[in-house]
Amino acid sequence: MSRIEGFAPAKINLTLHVTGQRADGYHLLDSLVTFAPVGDRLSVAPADELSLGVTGPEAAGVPEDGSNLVLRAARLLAEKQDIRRGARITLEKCLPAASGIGGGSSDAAAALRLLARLWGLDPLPPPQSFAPLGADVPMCLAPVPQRVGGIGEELRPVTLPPLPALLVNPRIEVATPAVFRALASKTNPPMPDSLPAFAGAGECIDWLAAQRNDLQAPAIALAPVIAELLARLGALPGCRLARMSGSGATCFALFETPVAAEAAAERFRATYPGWWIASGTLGDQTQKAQPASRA
Ligand SMILES: C[C@](O)(CO)[C@H](O)COP(=O)(O)OP(=O)(O)OC[C@H]1O[C@@H](n2ccc(N)nc2=O)[C@H](O)[C@@H]1O
Ligand SMILES: Nc1ncnc2c1ncn2[C@@H]1O[C@H](COP(=O)(O)OP(=O)(O)OP(=O)(O)O)[C@@H](O)[C@H]1O
Repeated sequence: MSRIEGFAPAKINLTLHVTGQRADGYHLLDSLVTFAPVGDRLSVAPADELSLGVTGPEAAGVPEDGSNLVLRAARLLAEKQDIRRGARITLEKCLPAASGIGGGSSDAAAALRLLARLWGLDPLPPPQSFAPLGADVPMCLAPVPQRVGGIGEELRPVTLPPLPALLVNPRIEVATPAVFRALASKTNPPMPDSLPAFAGAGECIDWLAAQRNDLQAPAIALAPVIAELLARLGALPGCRLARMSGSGATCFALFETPVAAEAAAERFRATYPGWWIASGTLGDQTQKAQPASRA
């Protein structure tokens, strides 16, 4: 086998309810998660040792050493499965780092999918066994809409309509631990027990609008530009909901049609040339994330 390529889609927390805190400090979550058709690209090729090269428009500041989640994931998998081979891994960063859209976690998950193919491991160990890499890693292993509980390890796939979206990062980094620390109430109501069967994007967005991201207020307290960004997204023609993803600072705006989302992206690109801006339809990215062999 020569080279296998794969895709690490951005993770979007459509909702993020913080419902409690464990004795070890980690927070209990009730979050509706989906994935975007924008993301990082990875490849793996056979080699005796493990190595990683990072390229791409968002590579600056991303570690290339053993602290990169891709190498940490590869080492953990090799150790669990007693693999004595290595891999030459490349990572093309297109997602901004430390931005609430799970870039590192999705990279780790994509690396695990690719190495499972390269090393002939089928199936992978259960998603929960990769929780030591980070709370977001288990949910990124299958990039499908899901309701996430526990501290990120309880995964229940859900059915959502395709959601046309604009994603914007205003180029400020907010540290996840600092945002959780700044959260005033650690015990907030969960989402309703069951999700309605949505007839389309509009109905789903109406329901989402009644839910929350509990980390949005503390993130705004640390970085007030997030409130400005949300106001500007909310004022876009056709925008039905503007909210922050994860611990920020990336925010998303939801629309009823892909045309409206793309028009909003063009308008934002012209106004904020320095910001990271992407548009696409949120949903199941399994097919796009499928590892593919190259000669
Ligand atoms: C905010 C989310 O992105 C929502 O999906 C995740 O909860 C965070 O996922 P992540 O970045 O993979 O998180 P980790 O790398 O495991 O943890 C970073 C830090 O976030 C805090 N953390 C994370 C997850 C969680 N359920 N409770 C927490 O309190 C802890 O302070 C932890 O030290
Ligand atoms: N593959 C990677 N890509 C980006 N950052 C990485 C990677 N591996 C390790 N890191 C480190 O992890 C930190 C957090 O980056 P990441 O992009 O995963 O955060 P995030 O988008 O906030 O994730 P989450 O939504 O899971 O909180 C970065 O500051 C960087 O130093």
